[in-house]
Amino acid sequence: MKIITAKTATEASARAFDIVNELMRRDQLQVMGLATGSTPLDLYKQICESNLDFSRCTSVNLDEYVGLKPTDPQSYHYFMQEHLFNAKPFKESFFPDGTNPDAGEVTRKYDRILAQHPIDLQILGIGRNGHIGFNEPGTLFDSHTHRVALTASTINANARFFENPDEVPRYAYTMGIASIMAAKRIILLAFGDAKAEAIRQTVNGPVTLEVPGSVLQRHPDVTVVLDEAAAGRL
Ligand SMILES: O=P(O)(O)OC[C@H]1O[C@](O)(CO)[C@@H](O)[C@@H]1O
Repeated sequence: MKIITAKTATEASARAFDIVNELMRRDQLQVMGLATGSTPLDLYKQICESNLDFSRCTSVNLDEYVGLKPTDPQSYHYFMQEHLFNAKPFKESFFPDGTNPDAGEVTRKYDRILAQHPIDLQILGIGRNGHIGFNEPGTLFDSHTHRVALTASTINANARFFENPDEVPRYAYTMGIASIMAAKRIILLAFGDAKAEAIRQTVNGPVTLEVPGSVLQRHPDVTVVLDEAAAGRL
C-alpha cells in the first residue's frame, strides 16, 4: 500500500486528482469505479473543474439503495448526476438496478456488467467500522455483487433525508469485496478523525473479515490518500 498524507482533505483530494489525471493522460482509464458518500466530493469537484473528458469512458458505481428510482434525490444515481455526471458525462454509467427487488436478477446482471468492464481505477471511501461500499464487517472476501440489509445506524443516519421513516431504504445492492479487489488500481480516500481508527486497522492491522478495508493489504496497487486527521493513528 502506498500512503499519501496531506494537511487538508482538499489537498489530499488534489493528490488523488493527480493520479486520475495521469491515468487519463496515459489513456489508461477506460473504466472508473466510483464511490458515493461525503469523502469523494472534493475529488469530484476538482474533476468537474478540470479539462478532463470522460465521454469515452465507462463508470460503474459501488452501490445503490433498493427501492429508489434513479430520479429520487436520495438515490446514489442522483448523487452522481449532481456531483459528477452533469459536468462530466461518461459514455455509459452503470449502477445496480435499485428499482428491481429481485436481488438474484440484479446481482447476476451487475456481475456480468463488471466482467464486461474490468475496472482500471476504483475510488473508495471507508466507513468508521472499516466497511467499503456497503460491505459491512463479516462480509466474505470472495463476495460479488449482493444485497445487504442496512445496519440500524446507517438507516438512522439516512432517516434525516426522508419525510417519512417508512421511505428510508432498508437494503442496498453493493459490489462485493472480490468485485472491488478485481480493480487494477484502487485509491482509498479517508478524511477526519472519525476515520483514523478504521485507517489504522486497514493499513496496519491484521487482514480480517471484521475490518473489510484490511483486505486491501492483499491488493497489488492501492494508494491510500489521507488528510492529517485520518492519518493520525498510523
Ligand atoms: O464518505 P462517507 O460519507 O464517510 O461514507 C463512508 C462510506 O459509507 C458508504 O456511503 C456506505 O455507507 C460508502 O459508500 C462510503 O465509502
